Amino acid sequence: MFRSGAFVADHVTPTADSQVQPNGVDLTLDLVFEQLEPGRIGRDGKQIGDRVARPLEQLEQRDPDTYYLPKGAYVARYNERIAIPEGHIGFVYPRSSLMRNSCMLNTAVWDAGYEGRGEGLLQVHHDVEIERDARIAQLVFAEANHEDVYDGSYQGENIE
Ligand SMILES: O=c1ccn([C@H]2C[C@H](O)[C@@H](COP(=O)(O)OP(=O)(O)OP(=O)(O)O)O2)c(=O)[nH]1
Repeated sequence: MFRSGAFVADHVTPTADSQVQPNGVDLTLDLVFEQLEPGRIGRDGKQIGDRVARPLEQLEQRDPDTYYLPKGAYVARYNERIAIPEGHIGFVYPRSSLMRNSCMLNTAVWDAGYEGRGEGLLQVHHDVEIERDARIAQLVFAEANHEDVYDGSYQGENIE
């Protein structure tokens, strides 16, 4: 069973009322990164390729808190700290307005026990403007059986 947006909101910090949806909580955009170097996925272990934070628009006539993203693939970091409670699994979907603008967020499984500010693959198939802190995704929780909880290398990522 999928949980209500109000339940999800109890595990997402901070959460404004405007982010709480019937079936989940909207996540907002913090930073956009561009990968510079190849990564590596091994039989044991992995390496994330070097990346650089994409600059926010500097030109005077444009809003300084807006990303102007040309067609390409980026890594987007969310603002919210997410804690996946035991007995649950998380899934992130793109906000439909993002998808309707020819952009997509590709995401992986959010494990029970994970806590952090995670990331998603932002695919831009047509140039787009996205304001920093705009809502770009929605997190939903489903009830799930598991034996262990997440204890991998991304535990506690991007939080002070
Ligand atoms: O789109 C997603 C999906 C998951 N996560 C977070 C939550 C998840 O629990 C954690 C680790 O994901 P996964 O287990 O898929 O990563 P891995 O590559 O297998 O790393 P590890 O070996 O540390 O488990 O990353 C994200 O930030 N973005």
